[in-house]
Amino acid sequence: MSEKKEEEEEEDAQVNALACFLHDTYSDSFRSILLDDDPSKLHFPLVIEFAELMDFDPKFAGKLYSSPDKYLPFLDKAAKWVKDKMLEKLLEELGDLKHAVPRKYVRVRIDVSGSPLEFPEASPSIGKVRVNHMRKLITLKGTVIRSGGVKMIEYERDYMCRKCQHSFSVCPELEAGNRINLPALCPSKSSRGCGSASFQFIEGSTVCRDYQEIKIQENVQLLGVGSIPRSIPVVLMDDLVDSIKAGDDVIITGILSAKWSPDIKDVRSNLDPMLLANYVRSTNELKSDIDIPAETEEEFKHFWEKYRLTPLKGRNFILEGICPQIFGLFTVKLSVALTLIGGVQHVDASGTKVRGEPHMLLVGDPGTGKSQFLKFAAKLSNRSVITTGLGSTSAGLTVTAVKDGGEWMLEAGALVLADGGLCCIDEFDSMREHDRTTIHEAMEQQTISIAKAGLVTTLSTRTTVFGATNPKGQYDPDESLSVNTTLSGPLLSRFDIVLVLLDTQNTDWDKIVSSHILEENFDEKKDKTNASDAKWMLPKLRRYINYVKRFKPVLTKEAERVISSYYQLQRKSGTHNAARTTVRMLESLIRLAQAHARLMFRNEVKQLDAIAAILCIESSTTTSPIVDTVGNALHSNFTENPDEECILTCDLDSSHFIKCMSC
Ligand SMILES: Nc1ncnc2c1ncn2[C@@H]1O[C@H](COP(=O)(O)OP(=O)(O)OP(=O)(O)O)[C@@H](O)[C@H]1O
Ligand SMILES: [Zn+2]
Repeated sequence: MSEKKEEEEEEDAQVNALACFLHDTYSDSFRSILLDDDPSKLHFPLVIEFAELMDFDPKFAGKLYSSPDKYLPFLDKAAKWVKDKMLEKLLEELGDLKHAVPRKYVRVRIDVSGSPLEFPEASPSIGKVRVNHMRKLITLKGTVIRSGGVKMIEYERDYMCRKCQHSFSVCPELEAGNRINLPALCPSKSSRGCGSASFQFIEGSTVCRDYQEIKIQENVQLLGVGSIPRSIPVVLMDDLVDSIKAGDDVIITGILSAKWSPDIKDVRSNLDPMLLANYVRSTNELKSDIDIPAETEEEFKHFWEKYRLTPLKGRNFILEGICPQIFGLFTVKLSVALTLIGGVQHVDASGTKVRGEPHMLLVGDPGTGKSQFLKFAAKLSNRSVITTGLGSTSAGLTVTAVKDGGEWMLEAGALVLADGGLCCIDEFDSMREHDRTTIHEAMEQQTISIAKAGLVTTLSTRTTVFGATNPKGQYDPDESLSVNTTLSGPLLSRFDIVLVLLDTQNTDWDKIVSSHILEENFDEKKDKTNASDAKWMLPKLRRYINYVKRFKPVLTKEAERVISSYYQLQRKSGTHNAARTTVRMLESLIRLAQAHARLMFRNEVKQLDAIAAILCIESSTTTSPIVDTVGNALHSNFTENPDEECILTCDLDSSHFIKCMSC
């Protein structure tokens, strides 16, 4: 028997065995495909677990990993066979399929979760993809930074040999820019072959498929400091098209291929790796989630047991772990904690979603510690992007349309890539004009709608923005923030907290800071591991912030009373703060008070939380009767006994606060 015959017989036997496996393991999935009455669908994914296939036939699973081009079609063939068989059975059972739409294409999708294909050699990071992964079934993790438009490509054409009438199909070479190349000689399998090179296209035989190109980049969080995040183009087809968008975190299993770089005069073409996607998993919901072990939970409960009588002392102990290398700046550390913890997102009476994520801006002279806070806050978040107002990619802060290989693609900016996390923006005022308009929607509605070059989409930016900027020249306390920062009023009003760090001459302060810095350097060798009074280190702070975010604190009556009275007080006062006293300020107060309740490990917002929120808002106005005269957060320091000193008699009706020591 000829070798070809043998090979065909072997293939048939393999397809039959796979058909039994698919039928026995996935008959429910087939049934739901056959009963799916969505007439717009042409391609139906059948997701199978690689681990189950390995249990059924380890040898075939190994071949599928190393030569997916050859063996994936076996699974599609087997799936088609089972689908047709089950259709016959269903027709007997149901009489007729009311919504019988042609289920021409069932695509087998391979889910590698829980299988050896999750190991590094089969799931390399994007930067570690090498030639030895070529044409193999590999899995890559990353964030979608670019997404192209949805197109249709001619995926199959049939031709007939003019000499021996043998008909055959040809497919485009994705690697050669989807060009369809005809074979040099007639591919007929008859023993001698006719050797003709003249073929005729069979009219009406073209099969088109939906096609989309995206680009994914490895998650900067997983890289060492200084390493450049690598990216790779990915081809999506059929039901995978438009299943993900820029900013999404994805895990993609596919065949590693390569495509020729675009022809550029006098530039040598080379092969750029490309992944032909077989299966896409979006991991967005896990974006900012980390699991907290039970013993850590116990540790936090025990901590607050210890500070039950002096809760503010407990809180300040936690705050001292924020940016420990920076001395003092109590208001800044409190504001950073509240900004990272955030409030509870809710829908208001009019059905509008009110964001839970606060935004914070530091306006300060050079050398006042702004960048240190940005970097520390980024390390405290599970998902963060650090950039400057100009943005670290051509997409800037929001999103832009770029031409890639002649094609228009949407490129995600920092706010989209930081979706679900924190976006730290240094030199905030250096933002481009384009971003200055789109950032308003991104920060308030937490979406960015874009319609460019035929690409129309809405991207999500549930991102906390932490900005830093120097004042324009010498800070003038008599001028508004807008004048001092060249940031528009509407943009400033999106920030829940705006703190001013003025490096005013203050000899006492300079003395304290300099001795602290010297002491810090001197203490490098001092053993700080004495558990009882050692500040919380960064990992513990991260776990704490993640843990308390689960609380959904509700406002108590007295908290509501304090907030609404303060709000009315502000509305009545003739100061220029009245301009900032909008409903947006009310939402900020609620957000920050909820964040403070979470910081205090509580599920209800008490008067104390409302006051802490007011302290942060008041610190945001450059002159305030509650905080020190110039509203200079640089000189706000931790008090010795916050609980005793926090004496507050809110005589709100007499329209003023009696001095509130810094609680
Ligand atoms: N209160 C402080 N305690 C200890 N160190 C401080 C304090 N304020 C500033 N520093 C030190 O001053 C240096 C400058 O800090 P940083 O670079 O964050 O300033 P910056 O405000 O970002 O300056 P620029 O606006 O120029 O970027 C850092 O090494 C920081 O540790
Ligand atoms: Zn021929």
